[in-house]
Amino acid sequence: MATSRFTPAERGRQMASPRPKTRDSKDTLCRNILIYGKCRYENQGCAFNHDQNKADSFENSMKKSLNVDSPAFTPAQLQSGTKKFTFSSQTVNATPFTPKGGAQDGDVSGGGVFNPAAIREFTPQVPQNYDLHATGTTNGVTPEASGSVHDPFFAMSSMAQTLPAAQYNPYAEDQNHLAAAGGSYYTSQTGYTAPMQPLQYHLYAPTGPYKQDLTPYQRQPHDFFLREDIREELHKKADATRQVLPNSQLPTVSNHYHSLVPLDTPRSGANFFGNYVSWVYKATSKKNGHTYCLRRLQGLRLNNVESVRGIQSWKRISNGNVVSVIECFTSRDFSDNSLVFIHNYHPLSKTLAEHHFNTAQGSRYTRQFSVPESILWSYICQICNALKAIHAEKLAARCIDASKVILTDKNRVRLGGCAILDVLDYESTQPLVDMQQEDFIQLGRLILSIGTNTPALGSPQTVIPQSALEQFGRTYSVELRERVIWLLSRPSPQETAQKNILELACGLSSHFVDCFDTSLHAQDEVNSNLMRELENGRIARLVMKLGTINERPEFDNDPSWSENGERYQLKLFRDYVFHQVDSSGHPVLDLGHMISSLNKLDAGIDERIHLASRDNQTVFVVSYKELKKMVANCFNELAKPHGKQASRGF
Ligand SMILES: Nc1ncnc2c1ncn2[C@@H]1O[C@H](COP(=O)(O)OP(=O)(O)OP(=O)(O)O)[C@@H](O)[C@H]1O
Repeated sequence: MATSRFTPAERGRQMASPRPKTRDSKDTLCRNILIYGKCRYENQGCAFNHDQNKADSFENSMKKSLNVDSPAFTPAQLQSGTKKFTFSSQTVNATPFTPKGGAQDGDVSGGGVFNPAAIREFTPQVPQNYDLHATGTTNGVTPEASGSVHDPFFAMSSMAQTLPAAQYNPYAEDQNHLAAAGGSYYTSQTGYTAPMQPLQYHLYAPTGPYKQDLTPYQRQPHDFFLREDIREELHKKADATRQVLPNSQLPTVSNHYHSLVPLDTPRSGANFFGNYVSWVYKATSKKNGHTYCLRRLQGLRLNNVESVRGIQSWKRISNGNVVSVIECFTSRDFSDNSLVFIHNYHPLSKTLAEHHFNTAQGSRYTRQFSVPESILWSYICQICNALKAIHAEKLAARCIDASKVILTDKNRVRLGGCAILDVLDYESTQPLVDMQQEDFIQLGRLILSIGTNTPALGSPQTVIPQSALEQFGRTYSVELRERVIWLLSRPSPQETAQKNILELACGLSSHFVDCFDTSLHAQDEVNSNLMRELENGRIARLVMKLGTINERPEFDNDPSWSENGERYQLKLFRDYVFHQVDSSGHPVLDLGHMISSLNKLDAGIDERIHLASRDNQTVFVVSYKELKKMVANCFNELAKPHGKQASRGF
């Protein structure tokens, strides 16, 4: 209960009416006069002053210091003219307030009048040659070339030097962050374009070559971090997912998808979807913030709105080799009639056509490499897996084409563009069995076209010449050739037996085992990478704990808390780990020393180290075990006053 906080005496005081003292009441302007202009109790015993012209009445009331007995709140404008405010001598001597942003110009404080025009407008520094796909270095410029110094391990100072003045802070919880992450949608809402920040992919890259022939106990910085290529690839994928086009001409929002970024280039004439031009964009959903792939078929008016229902069965398919179908809708947001399909987005994926039939094809300088047989078997197995799920749902894929199968990871393929032809051909009377049989033929064509490096063979309009099969047979095993011929064969009208997906799967059993083994190896690798990062997480927490203790300006009203007792030894330990110098006074930036010291601290081993003060006057010999205890004691001391909440996460 709220009243229980007061003592009986206090409660009595609370309950008593806060009457003004009689001595002052005759000088105090009645608040009814102030509020209503008159007081109906004026002649009925009201003790306050009712004469507004009584010149000193206000001054008298204002001169009294404000306290709970103050009779009434007086708005500031009523005081003007009657009371001149004065500042204390201290306030007069105070330095005038200078807004930080304008301080460089000097005219803001100097002029006395704040002039917003005098402050230079903030211009985001967007690097012109920002190339999302640049490898190894940012914008294709090495740190040395850009004039920045490359830190051997962390490269943080080089980053600071190359960054534009207004840094993008991914952790800022303001609109700028949204603008950066949400792109044009938020840009249009806030009118502010967040500066795009190219990632420094070489950041944290350990220097020097990696020695493979080390004995198990000898470890290098490489052993403690995610492998360079994996880290870089993941960064690029994250970067691609967050990429925005601030000044694009695309609609701000289509349905509930915003921040559209095109993923392909326009193609005139017929394509996989007949005469409809298809556009692929990356877009972000307003509903859940996830990124999706938005495929728009331009200038398509649906005759039957029911046809959109054709995707319902597709939504049920969850398979590792099928790009999941999310939804389909018609849209006029692109200033025409468009049909839009939403699929899951797989950053930086390539179509098999882009991957295998490169643009330099046909050039006399390009040597044609045949695709390894194991990769072709892997494609067949993966697409077989996709077809098994699709056929089981009584559907047909109808999109096994080099331009619609996307490569989302190393040798990992997924059928993109599913469900589209089902919506377009909603009223088609072609039996499902025929369409499923067509899937086998499309798969055979795809493998043949990749194996012979002939894109045209993938198209159903092209008749497959015998020479193509012969060429294929010369490069690959008989088994693969036979399998492709089986896939391409059409049962004659007399034959009742149709090809069946389970029959294909059984025929591929030994190759499925290979795929399974490869996938287990990949999983092992992912796990071991995860384990490395797990160890790094422990070190990061330890560094954070030390950071909360070292150089703390004050704790528990003690300004020298961090300099005394155990904290002093921890400060010297910090110097021992991070601030070592060589005989000529140059910093020793030995990542191995830092990691091993922190790991020893984490483990609390018995090894003793020698900690010397900066002036070499004090020396401690302590074990990591003792240091670990000190860290725990000091950190617990810090966490104590605020309860468990304060140390959450450590
Ligand atoms: N689900 C997806 N996630 C991420 N990127 C995708 C996805 N689907 C397609 N892409 C990418 O979009 C780009 C264009 O795809 P699209 O299917 O239009 O290929 P295309 O060769 O342009 O075919 P078309 O002849 O039909 O235009 C390709 O680079 C592809 O990798």
